[in-house]
Amino acid sequence: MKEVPKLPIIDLSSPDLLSTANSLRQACIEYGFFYVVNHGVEEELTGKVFEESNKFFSLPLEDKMKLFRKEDRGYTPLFWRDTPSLLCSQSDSKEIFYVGPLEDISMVREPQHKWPSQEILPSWRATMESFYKKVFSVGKRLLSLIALALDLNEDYFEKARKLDRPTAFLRLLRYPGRFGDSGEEIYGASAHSDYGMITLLVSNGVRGLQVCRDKSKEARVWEDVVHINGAFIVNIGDMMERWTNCLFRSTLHRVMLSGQERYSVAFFLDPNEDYVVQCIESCCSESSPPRFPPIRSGDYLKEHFKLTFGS
Ligand SMILES: O=C(O)CCC(=O)C(=O)O
Ligand SMILES: [Fe+2]
Repeated sequence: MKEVPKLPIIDLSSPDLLSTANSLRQACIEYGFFYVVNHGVEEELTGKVFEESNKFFSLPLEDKMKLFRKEDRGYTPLFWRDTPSLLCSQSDSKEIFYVGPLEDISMVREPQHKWPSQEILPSWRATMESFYKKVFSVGKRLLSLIALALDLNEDYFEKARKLDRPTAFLRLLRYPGRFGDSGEEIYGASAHSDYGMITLLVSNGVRGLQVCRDKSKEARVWEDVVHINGAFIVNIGDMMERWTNCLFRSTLHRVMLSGQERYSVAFFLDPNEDYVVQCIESCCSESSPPRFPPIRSGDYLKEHFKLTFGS
């Protein structure tokens, strides 16, 4: 039997922006998780990203560790405790490579890029840079639709220095196909919601991603996110939930290991570090005042990190 996707599908090729914005609004209020189709990023390029990702993760651990993560760039090995998970009691079974902002966001120093060596992976850097830029522009299109969906000007998120030095980065992920021998329940990614504004995700089609639509209920109900070829899966992060006074929801999700090797790429898009996030006007009223004080985006992200990891 063919599985039917349960999450809403947003079609970016529709010329009717207002109706797309309306569908997006519903999707963000009801689910915080949706598919985006006809986004303009060629499947060929996405395929190339997975190919390059596979080549990198197949290198000997020793070579990968030479690019060990510093800030938002580089490699972290399996079971590295670095998941934005509020609930994980143990580490996740996944390897990660972070491609940080292409341009430096601090403006104080040059970006400290970490790229695999040209001799070993000659097409890596060009592939990742091209994908980064394309997904970034899809992210910006989504944010302009989100602005319309919130009765704001289309350029609300682009203007006022919210996105000229954004904290945008790619996270390449590989979940192993084999389970450990310990008998313990090991997750690919344990239950979490993303910290920031929005996340765009694409996978190689191997199942495993699940969402819990109601995080307030004690008994968690997990639903599989069915793969749609070529679609991005987009989710609202905690910062956007706060910015919209909880009108939009950031949804808990996790990745289960399926016995098959899963590759995915997540693109996290957050505003400039020094942008002050405060309740959007159309999301509060006298009867529904702002629930959170204004906060600098960079401080918010740091605070979240501390809450999760205690440092
Ligand atoms: O790999 C996936 O499908 C999900 C990854 C994820 O949720 C994350 O990196 O925050
Ligand atoms: Fe996530």
